[in-house]
Amino acid sequence: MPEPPEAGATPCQEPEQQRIGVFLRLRPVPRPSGRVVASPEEGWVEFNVPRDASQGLINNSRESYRFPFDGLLPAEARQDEVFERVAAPVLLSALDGYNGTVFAFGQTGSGKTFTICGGTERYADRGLIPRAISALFAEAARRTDHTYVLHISYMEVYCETGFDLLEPNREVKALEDLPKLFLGDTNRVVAETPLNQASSRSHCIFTLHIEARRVGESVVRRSKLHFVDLAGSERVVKTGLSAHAQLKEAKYINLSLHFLEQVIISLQEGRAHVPYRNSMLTQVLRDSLGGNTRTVMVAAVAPEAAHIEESISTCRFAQRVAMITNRVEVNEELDLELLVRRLKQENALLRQELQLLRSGGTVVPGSDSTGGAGEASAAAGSGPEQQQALSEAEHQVLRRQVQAYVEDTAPDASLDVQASMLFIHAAFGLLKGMVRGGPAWGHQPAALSGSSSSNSGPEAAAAEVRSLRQLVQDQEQQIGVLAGVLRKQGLSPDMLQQADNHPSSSSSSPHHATTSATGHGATSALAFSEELLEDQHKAFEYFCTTSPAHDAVAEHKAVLRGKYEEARALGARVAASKQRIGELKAAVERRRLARSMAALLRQQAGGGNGGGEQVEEGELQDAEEESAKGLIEKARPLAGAAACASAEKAAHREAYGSLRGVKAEVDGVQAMLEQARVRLQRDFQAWYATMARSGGSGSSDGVPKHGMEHAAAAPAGEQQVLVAEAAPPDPFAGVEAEVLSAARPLLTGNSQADADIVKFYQARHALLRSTR
Ligand SMILES: Nc1ncnc2c1ncn2[C@@H]1O[C@H](COP(=O)(O)OP(=O)(O)OP(=O)(O)O)[C@@H](O)[C@H]1O
Repeated sequence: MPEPPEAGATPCQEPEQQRIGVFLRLRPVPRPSGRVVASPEEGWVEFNVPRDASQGLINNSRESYRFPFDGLLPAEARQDEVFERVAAPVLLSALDGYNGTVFAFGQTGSGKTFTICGGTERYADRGLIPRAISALFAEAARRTDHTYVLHISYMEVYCETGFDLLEPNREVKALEDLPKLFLGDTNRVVAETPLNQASSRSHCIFTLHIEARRVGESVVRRSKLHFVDLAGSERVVKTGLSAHAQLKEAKYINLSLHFLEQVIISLQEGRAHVPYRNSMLTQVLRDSLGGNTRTVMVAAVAPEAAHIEESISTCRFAQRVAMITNRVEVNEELDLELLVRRLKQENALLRQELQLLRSGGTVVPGSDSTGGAGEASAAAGSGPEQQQALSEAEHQVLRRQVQAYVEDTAPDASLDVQASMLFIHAAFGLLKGMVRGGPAWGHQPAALSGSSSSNSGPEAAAAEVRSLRQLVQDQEQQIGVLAGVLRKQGLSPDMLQQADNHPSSSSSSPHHATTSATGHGATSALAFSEELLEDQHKAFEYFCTTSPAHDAVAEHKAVLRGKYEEARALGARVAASKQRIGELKAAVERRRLARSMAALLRQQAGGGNGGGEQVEEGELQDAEEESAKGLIEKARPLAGAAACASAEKAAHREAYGSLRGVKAEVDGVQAMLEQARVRLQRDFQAWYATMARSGGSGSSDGVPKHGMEHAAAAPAGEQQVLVAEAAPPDPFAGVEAEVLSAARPLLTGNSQADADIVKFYQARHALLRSTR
């Protein structure tokens, strides 16, 4: 598979032919079928299907199907590995201006959503989208010579209608909130829409729109990066749904996936017409399939015997997709607005220079002048060509301009005084006064007399006070960021430490037990006995030693502690680099002034005093000569200091970017921690109620049967309600496990719908039995 260009490298300008990359991801399943064999090293998967004897003696059906892939992600592949292999190269190219698409295809329950968005139970389960956002922040902070503008959209296509999943009244207003959205809240966002029941029967497209500019250039690179979670590919044929709405929905899913397949077949066969316009999905993905986009597909497969047929069909689809070639090129254009602004600035400067040259250094650029240079002239109310000295008002305005220039820490700050030697000399005089400082520097040019005494000691002291105040403000800001992180969680790292053994902070819960259980696999210090049920705290303590939800709580807390430490270290780095930048800037400014002064003194010594008078070499007084030399020495390390300052700025920006990223991650983990706590509470209450009702015989050994293990996809609340309330008979009793999906089917709470679901699985069971 062709590699994307190295991060940050100048992208090639020529369009490049690039095949769509296809990866296979196997979902971990309780009973993987021995008929599915995979080689992650060689990148293939093989399905062995014995001939069906019922088809008679002459039976040419194949027994073995092997499919090669660009990469095979086995069941044990971690989410970070999947991100590195599948999405990271596409993301880096997108930052360089190439469009990118990552889409997941496969049957329901095969792990598409887990791959694209991630799981909500563990921090490590974050999917490609939250990881892409974090990586994008980190990479943008690293590329200090670029500025990036990012827009996002999140669309759901359901029954050929698009829904905006990020409508303005959602909580997600800052970019930092995005990782949180996909860590803990993704399902909530989907669940809160009117399409609750439809979340897995719709296509979801999350898009990052990236705009990149290199500092100082007028070229802008715009790219789009899509993450697509397609609807389950098998629903229509297999489900046999009957309700009108469900049929309609099934028809649309079927149709849009059918049209997607048509597009892929047309591209694969090189047909002249590719039917992109047939469905909303293919229109949105037009560029990703056969257009200007680096595209990667993840074929998701659940390697269970019951799903072999679907898995083969998913792999066949992937083989077709792998034959499509896209023509990718960097999306680069001139930013005309920026260019015009820059040219106008240059033009104005050139005009000023021209007028200055033409006038022999005494003409004021009146209407041609664009900047603040006219301010001093306006203050005087007359052109300085008639003047021999600056008026008091002109001088005051000039002082303000010089002051602003000195205080402006931007490296490209400029001092736009009147293009008149009178003003230029007066400005130099002011600068000289500021550098030398103190009452000893009282000799001002005649034009400035009587107005420069305040340049001395008190002014320097005031500047010092200002810079210190700025430093304090910056530090306070950093402290504020960290304090904000802690306050938002209502916790401090110390509190976290203390709370380690308390899975909930709610006072109504029996969480005050001080168990030190670390996992449900750990040997419990407490054996189960009926007496345990008499004390809720002890019962909770016991429950924790067996509960995966408690493991999740402990894991989130450990992650949080690590993140707090990281944030604390980053905060210290940010504050230190900010302080160093302040010091370097002050040094650069002092040296810049010293250099200006040295130039002025040299100019005077060399004969050009601006007034046209010639000064003989020897006329420069010893003191001034010495002072010029001293100033030159002072100014010599200017380039070094400026380089240090910009390196320090880059380090500061990177540390600050990372701090913001960590803060966003802390928010996300906190949300997951809350979810896990709530789940633990509900699990416990359900178990406790059951045990109390049965007098401790609710389970032969008292070991809680954690429902989550069977129905990981269900919202926590729903599962608990099922367990806690009437402990109803298993509606799927008698239906073979293999007939049920890998994730046990969920009931909706709607009796009619639930009855239909149960009937469907019973019918499937009967059908499979009859065909065996
Ligand atoms: N690699 C994996 N590791 C652990 N759990 C997984 C993995 N892949 C999927 N799961 C779990 O399997 C269940 C189904 O996965 P998921 O919802 O991602 O399937 P899907 O293909 O998106 O289904 P649908 O088409 O219905 O949306 C979820 O509970 C998910 O957490």
